[in-house]
Amino acid sequence: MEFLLDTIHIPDIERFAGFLPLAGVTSNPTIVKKEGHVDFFSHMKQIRSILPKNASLHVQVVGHSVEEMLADAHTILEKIDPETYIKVPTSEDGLKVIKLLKAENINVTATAIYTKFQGYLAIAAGADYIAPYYNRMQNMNIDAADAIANFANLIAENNSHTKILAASFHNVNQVTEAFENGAQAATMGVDIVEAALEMPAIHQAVNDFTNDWEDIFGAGSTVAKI
Ligand SMILES: O=C[C@H](O)COP(=O)(O)O
Repeated sequence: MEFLLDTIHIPDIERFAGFLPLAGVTSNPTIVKKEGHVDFFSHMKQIRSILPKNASLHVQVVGHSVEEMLADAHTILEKIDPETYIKVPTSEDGLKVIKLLKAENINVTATAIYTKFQGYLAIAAGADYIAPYYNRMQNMNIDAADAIANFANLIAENNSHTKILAASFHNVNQVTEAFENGAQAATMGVDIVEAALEMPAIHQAVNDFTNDWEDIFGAGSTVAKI
């Protein structure tokens, strides 16, 4: 089970890397825009340096043609890290790019997946990860959980190496559903993790335990202090 962060905000990555079993960071041009006009490659290299060694970094191409996307991919690999996962939209041109990058043995994440058909094509093209857009699929009345379950079955039946990196989450229930239906990985905004861990019930339980302990051993006492 891989937990990734869908952000390039370095203070958040540093903070969440401290307590998450962080398996990587994903980005797209919209996420980059949120950060403002950063020095893109040095920013991404800095993220790479914060991440654990075996964690993955996923960076999206923006070219409009096969040639431009390939050039983007090679620039990303050269200027960030040759192990970077190149995110490629699962479109007609994108599928061409995926095939060509895989022929060069480059790590690829097929993104912008809304349908089973796109997912099946990306798996067949040899993508290392496929990124179904959970919340956006649900907004279009597409059953995201069912699509992920089908991707997982197809991957197992074909002994494919592709992993499902579910994305586009707007609540924690969507994340757990994605894992339960066979996603090996999920990328989420820090707001999702925060909301999940800031449940009032968790704080209430901890406060109750503290109060009961302090009733016996006194205010401010801990196990180490008694
Ligand atoms: O790169 C994919 C993102 O996870 C999409 O998320 P979003 O639907 O919140 O824009």
